[in-house]
Amino acid sequence: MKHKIAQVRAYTTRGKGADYHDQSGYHWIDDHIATPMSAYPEFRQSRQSFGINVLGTLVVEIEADDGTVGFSVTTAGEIGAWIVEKHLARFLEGAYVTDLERIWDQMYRSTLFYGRRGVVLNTISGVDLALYDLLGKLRDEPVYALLGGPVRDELTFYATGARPDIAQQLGFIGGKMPLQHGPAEGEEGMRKNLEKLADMRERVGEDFWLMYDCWMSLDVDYSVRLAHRAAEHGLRWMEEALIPDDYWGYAELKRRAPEGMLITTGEHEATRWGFRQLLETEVDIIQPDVGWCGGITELLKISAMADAHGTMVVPHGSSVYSYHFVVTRTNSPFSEFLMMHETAEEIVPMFSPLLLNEPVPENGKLKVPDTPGFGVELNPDVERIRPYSH
Ligand SMILES: C[C@H](O)[C@H](O)[C@@H](O)[C@@H](O)C(=O)O
Ligand SMILES: [Mg+2]
Repeated sequence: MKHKIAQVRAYTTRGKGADYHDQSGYHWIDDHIATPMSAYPEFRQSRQSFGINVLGTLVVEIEADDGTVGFSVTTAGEIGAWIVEKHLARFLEGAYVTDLERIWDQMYRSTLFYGRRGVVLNTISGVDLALYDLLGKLRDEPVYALLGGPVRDELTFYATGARPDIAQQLGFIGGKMPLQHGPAEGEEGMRKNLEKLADMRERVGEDFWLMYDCWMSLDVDYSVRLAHRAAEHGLRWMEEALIPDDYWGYAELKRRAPEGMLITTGEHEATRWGFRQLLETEVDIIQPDVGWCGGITELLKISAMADAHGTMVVPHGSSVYSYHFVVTRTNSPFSEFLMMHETAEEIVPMFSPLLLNEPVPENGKLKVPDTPGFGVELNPDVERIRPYSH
């Protein structure tokens, strides 16, 4: 039976959740990490100081005409809630739940005059993911089954966090550390970046993958110098070295990088058009975040284009939303797990405490659960508000 959408609702939550940079107290994810704002000394020590956590979490709920509710969480907070309630809901209510392509196209086209990327695309992604969750629940199937079914039995993970040595003990295939010092910290910062890598290499041995996440903080010249010196310590990949708009810089960095070192980027890129441009730079791995790039509907297109280009897709974070996708694609051979424990020493679900039943890797592996939709529920103990309604 074909179901129609009865109502769309948008909520916000604060603290942790899908806005995983919104942590309180000490957390490695906010401890002197190089960013584009590191050019300004007063914003170097903490990313929260320049507002990395201003958005908060957006929860999108979509209810079908039989009362079944699908939902998703992403980073978009109150702005996203306004966009859903005041603008996008009109393209959903009364439509068939299966009208994924038309709904996506109308959301994208109607927001072009103020959207294209960033928080608008995060919001469109949230709506798309909630629709997939709803469709899975209505059909009593996991989302991966809607996407064509799994191509492997379980996912393999690398870990992102301050302690690759602990990630190794926990069974991950590699550890990606945040780069802490940018070009404005000069030769001393460069030395500290290299010392940290050398120390970690010492702890994990030769074969374990070590990567540096540069979070848009470098320029081409610094990246090339860092890459060549880091190659001596077996750096496996250099991630998001440049600002996302510098496609020409990525092409140059790829040309000048040491042989064998992977150049990766894309977590702040969105839509098939953005990724088409990124693929032309010849970077080795693209890293769309399914909660930010346009949702599953758009990631399918991005992934097919990357596959034809011979480029791997290793989605950024996004927990269950990327797990259900990665398990269905051969050109997504492994997944990221973001260590949300404050010192990156223990496994904590990425969107904790917002979701119930959020699966986590055990010994670096995960069999994606076959519960309907994305297989998670909202934790009723987390306070949420509905700031707007239509
Ligand atoms: C660790 C990084 O600075 C970011 O916080 C993280 O979101 C990211 O870039 C990643 O690749 O996981
Ligand atoms: Mg990254």
